[in-house]
Amino acid sequence: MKENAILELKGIGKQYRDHKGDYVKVVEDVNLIIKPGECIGLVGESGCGKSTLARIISHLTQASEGAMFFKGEDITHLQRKNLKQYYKQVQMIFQNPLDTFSSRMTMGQYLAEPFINFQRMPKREAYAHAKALLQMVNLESHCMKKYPNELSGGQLQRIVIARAMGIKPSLIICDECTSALDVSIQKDIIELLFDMKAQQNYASLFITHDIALAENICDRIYIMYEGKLVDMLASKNIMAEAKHPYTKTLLNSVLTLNNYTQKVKVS
Ligand SMILES: Nc1ncnc2c1ncn2[C@@H]1O[C@H](COP(=O)(O)OP(=O)(O)OP(=O)(O)O)[C@@H](O)[C@H]1O
Repeated sequence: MKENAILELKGIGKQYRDHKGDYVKVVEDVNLIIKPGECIGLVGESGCGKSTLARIISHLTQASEGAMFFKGEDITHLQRKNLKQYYKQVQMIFQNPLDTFSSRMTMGQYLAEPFINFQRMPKREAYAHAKALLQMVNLESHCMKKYPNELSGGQLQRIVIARAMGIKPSLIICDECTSALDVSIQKDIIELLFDMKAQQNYASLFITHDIALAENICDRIYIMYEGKLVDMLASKNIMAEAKHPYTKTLLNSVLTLNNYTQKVKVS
């Protein structure tokens, strides 16, 4: 375990069987470190294995190879009873907020649940905390009584973030958490995540296919290509740091797009 790492992955791999029954490696030899309070970007094209890695870290799927350490403890194989403890410290925010909710649960129930289950709070107290969380993400208290289908994607994602923050985690995994939302709402959600980070100083793994966004908000960026981490960009001069041809192509496409947008603005 590297000193001061909150999460360390060592040689993580994952293989699935394809339709012919052959094994296919979708994540291969991933070595990654996240330190307390750091925002780490994981960038790569669709299908390169980003979500699989997020699911491995979140214990939603088991790695086929390698080891994971959280705050120095080996968490590669966690038993059910230890998972609960893990989820008190590690929270996930996924792409489509609707997938996170049960259709029969009100927002109040959803927000109060961790206080009742994790902290054994009396119901009344848990609901008071839930209401405070809604305020924290700038939603009105009447949302407490709403069902998921009565709210917009942006409002639901705020509520997912509110619940995650209520647990006061030390690590958040955000898997394309804005890509299902309108562009105008995406910015609000990113700002909300950063307001929360300023208050709670959690570490985060921010998974996106948008390298320009990652460059803006992350301390370091890992580039994933065909299941492997092929580059780690740590400075603000990421163009100079890029070694792998895929990273260079990715960065060039952003620059080309920026130039194009500037040209359109000028003409
Ligand atoms: N349960 C599964 N069984 C078989 N193959 C799978 C399974 N889950 C994912 N895969 C395959 O693993 C590869 C990586 O998928 P993954 O969802 O991790 O990629 P991704 O980088 O997150 O893509 P996207 O950005 O489109 O979500 C893909 O080829 C996918 O088809």
